[in-house]
Amino acid sequence: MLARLTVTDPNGNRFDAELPKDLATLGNSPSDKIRVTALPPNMGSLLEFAFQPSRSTWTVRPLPNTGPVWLNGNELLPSPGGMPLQSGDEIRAAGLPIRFQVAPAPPLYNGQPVTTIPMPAKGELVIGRAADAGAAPSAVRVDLDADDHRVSSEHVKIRIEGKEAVIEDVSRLGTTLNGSAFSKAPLVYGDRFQIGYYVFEYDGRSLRWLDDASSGTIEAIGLVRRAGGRTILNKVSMHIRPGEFVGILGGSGQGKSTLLNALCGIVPASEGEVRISGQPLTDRKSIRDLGVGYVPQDDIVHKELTVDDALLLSGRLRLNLPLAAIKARIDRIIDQLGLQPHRHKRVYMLSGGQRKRVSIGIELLSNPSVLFLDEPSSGLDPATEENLMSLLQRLALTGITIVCTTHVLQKAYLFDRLLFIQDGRLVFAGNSDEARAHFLGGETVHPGQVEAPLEKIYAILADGAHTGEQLEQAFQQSPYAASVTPRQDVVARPVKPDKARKVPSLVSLYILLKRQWKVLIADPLNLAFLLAQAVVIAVLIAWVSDDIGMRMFLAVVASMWFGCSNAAQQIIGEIMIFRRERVCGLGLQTYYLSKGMFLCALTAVQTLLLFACAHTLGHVWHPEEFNRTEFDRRLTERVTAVAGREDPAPANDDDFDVVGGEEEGAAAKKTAAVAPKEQAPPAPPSEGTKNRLALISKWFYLEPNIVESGPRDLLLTNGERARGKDGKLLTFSGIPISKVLVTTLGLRFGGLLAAAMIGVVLGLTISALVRSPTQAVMWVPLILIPQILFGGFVIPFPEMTKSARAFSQMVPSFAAQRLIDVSHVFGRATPFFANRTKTPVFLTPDGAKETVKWQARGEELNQDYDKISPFNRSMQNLLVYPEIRGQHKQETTPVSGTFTTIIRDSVKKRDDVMYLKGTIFSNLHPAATAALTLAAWALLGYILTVGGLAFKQSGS
Ligand SMILES: Nc1ncnc2c1ncn2[C@@H]1O[C@H](COP(=O)(O)OP(=O)(O)OP(=O)(O)O)[C@@H](O)[C@H]1O
Repeated sequence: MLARLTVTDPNGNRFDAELPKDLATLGNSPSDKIRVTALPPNMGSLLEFAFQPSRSTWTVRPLPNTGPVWLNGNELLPSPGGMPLQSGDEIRAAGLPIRFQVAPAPPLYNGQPVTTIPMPAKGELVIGRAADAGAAPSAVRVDLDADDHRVSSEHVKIRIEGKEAVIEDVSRLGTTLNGSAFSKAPLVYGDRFQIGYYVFEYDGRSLRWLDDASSGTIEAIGLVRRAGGRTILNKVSMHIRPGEFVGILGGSGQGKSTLLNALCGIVPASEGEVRISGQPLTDRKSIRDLGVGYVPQDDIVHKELTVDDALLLSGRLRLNLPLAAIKARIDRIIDQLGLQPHRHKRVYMLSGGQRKRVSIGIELLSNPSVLFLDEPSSGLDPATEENLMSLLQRLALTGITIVCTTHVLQKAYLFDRLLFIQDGRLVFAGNSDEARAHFLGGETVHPGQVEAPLEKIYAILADGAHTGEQLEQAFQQSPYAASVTPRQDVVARPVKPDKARKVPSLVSLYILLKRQWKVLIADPLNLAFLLAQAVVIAVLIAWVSDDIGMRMFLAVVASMWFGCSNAAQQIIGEIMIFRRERVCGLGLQTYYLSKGMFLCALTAVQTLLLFACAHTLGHVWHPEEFNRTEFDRRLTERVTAVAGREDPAPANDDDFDVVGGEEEGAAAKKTAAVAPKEQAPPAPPSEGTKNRLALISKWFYLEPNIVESGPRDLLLTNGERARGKDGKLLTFSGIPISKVLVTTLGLRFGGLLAAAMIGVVLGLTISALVRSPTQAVMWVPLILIPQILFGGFVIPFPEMTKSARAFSQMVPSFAAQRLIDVSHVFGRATPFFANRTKTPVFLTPDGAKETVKWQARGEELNQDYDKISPFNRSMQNLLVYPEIRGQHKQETTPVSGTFTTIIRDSVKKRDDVMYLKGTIFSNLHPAATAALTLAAWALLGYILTVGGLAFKQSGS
């Protein structure tokens, strides 16, 4: 066991000196064993160090005339026996920083020096002093320094009982576990126990010897932060010792939070360096690896969860340990924070102080070495405030360095040290007595008036008589400045990242999904509302329109709206939690994926519910005629129509006289195929097949798609059958029923679900880019209204202006609606269309009429009107050339004598309709283009969201 002093002399040179195991003095006198030659020769001896064999420690004593000596920031008063030193203690005498460190021999495991000791799979692990080794031969031993007489030969025993590790204190002088004495206790992740000079930490899998006394130190060197064209933090430097409880004080807007955020790396300084445990804090990864905990002012917990769930889910997101180990850690934290009576309550039911404890508990899960808190007591009543501050003080006693900003003056004495910030400068560092002495000249404190002097300090700072710069200079010239000077000797060996803090992405994804589910079901009313929303909108849709095409379009827009509104506040609403978890190693993609998957699933449920309700009510309120006999006949005809028919006589190719000009002819020829050679006529469909197909056709309005898509002859305008160049009869070979069903239903559900998914993507994009949840709400209509206007349904595609058409093709609802349009038209024959309209109006396949009856002059009159196809809009969007819309010849018959002309609708042909009447639509290109457009939106949304998250993750 060696003890060492590290001294930095007045010239800034650092040297190490070994302390002998007897008496030694430090100073600049020839008799001093530790001589600091850079000191003025007249200073003589400053300190006396003495070894105490019974306690295996050294003591320090200021010598007369040394002046004030500080031990860990507190003035050390002369005492005959001297003050016992702990490894890592910091002494300041005559302005010299002196660090005391004991280096015990490394623990020996199996005779080998080690820093990590594996847990025994069975049997016991005995830790004790090497010299007196006498443990049972079955036990695995860890031998500690033989010189440390505070260690018993068998000091602690550790064994696995069931699934947990248990530690038993069998020593003579006792052991502390997390700062408290114990006899037997479960050992959980993050537990620290001390045996003599040795501190061991349990990392869930093994024991780690914490041999570096710099663990938990904070050094800040020249921190500057500029924002909004101002310097809001001005060259702040400091040193904070391990296990210190430090309060950052100052008036509002003076830079307390800025300093705290810079110290913990959440919003790094523009200039300067921060070192935690001697290691530079450079990036997000180093924040995690160095064990930096941060509790922001806002709660970093989902309020809908119970305390237990919040801790368990956070634990599983932050710790890669077995579930039982995480639960044991949570039990320990709940006990430590006094949350036992509240563990089954939801967070929103807790008081402000209890909620803050939960946030602290979440940070403690990953066993931080330093913990930063921004205004932990804001909004709390004085009693709760004191409770919380005492709790933090107790936590600091377990070895965690704690730094928090605060306005609390009444309890300032609880802090080991106060840092006062004014105008972004450090204007004081010391305990509350020293603060009084510095600012108020040591004003006497009367009982019952403890807080008054510190409040006077605030008044002095606020009165503007002195600038921050002047106050800083006054502090630098005071004796207190030395205690906060950054130490050059705190350069620790690189920290080994704790494996338990690395959670695989797939596990994180699972936990995030689970958490969202728990948050969702936490309030059944919310869930019920989301489902009711879908039902109510379905009712309105089915009520307002008797047109299935229109109902589907409204369903597309509603699905998009569901997705968008479900997602729009998701990220911005929990941005603080995201930032915190991001620092703990949560991946951007994992987070995005979890949000996307969960919200897409939720919105898909809403969408399918909406579809089912709107469809059912549509059938009930607006029943469509369905003639089962006719359906059966056409179905049978569809299967047996062409196959096996004989070729009557070869004809000339010129006979392929397709009405409609070159273009339509080409289109018709495209769909034509040479009839298969001789084939046995297929059997008509069975009754069961017919029943099933009838049901599906009726329910999904697919009758024409199924019955018209069969094989058929191509006919010329004169009614004769068309022939190809080789003289063979031309037929349309038909589309298999299974393909019609898969395509129509697939595109219909695909379109709806794609709309829902793109809604989610757009909502998440909004959520990642806006600054507040209110802004997110305002963005939703701005995104959704164009989906209605440019979706190709309120105004059909051919009726849009050229520029609007170009724009609409980029609008996601237009793409989703295109999938549904294709689903409506696929396998249908181009029906009759009304001719006296600029944009063709498509009628029903069988030219059905609608009769309107009315009374006039006591007579009952009626008029038959052409019935417009419910899929008119889909056909207009897919079958009409927008550029030549309205170009058609009308058939006119002059009526002599009356000077009138009868204009008839042409039911055969218009130049602006792409396909001849009767041509079966089988073109999937518009659907493919739409799918690509939607994929492009999904990709764009992903890029923007992940970009927004990357920008927001730092909070700068
Ligand atoms: N990102 C920023 N851009 C511009 N100015 C900023 C930014 N962040 C902080 N400031 C300004 O810097 C100053 C210090 O802010 P900071 O939040 O650190 O103060 P504070 O002492 O914590 O105040 P309070 O006690 O009221 O929270 C304030 O004047 C604030 O307006």
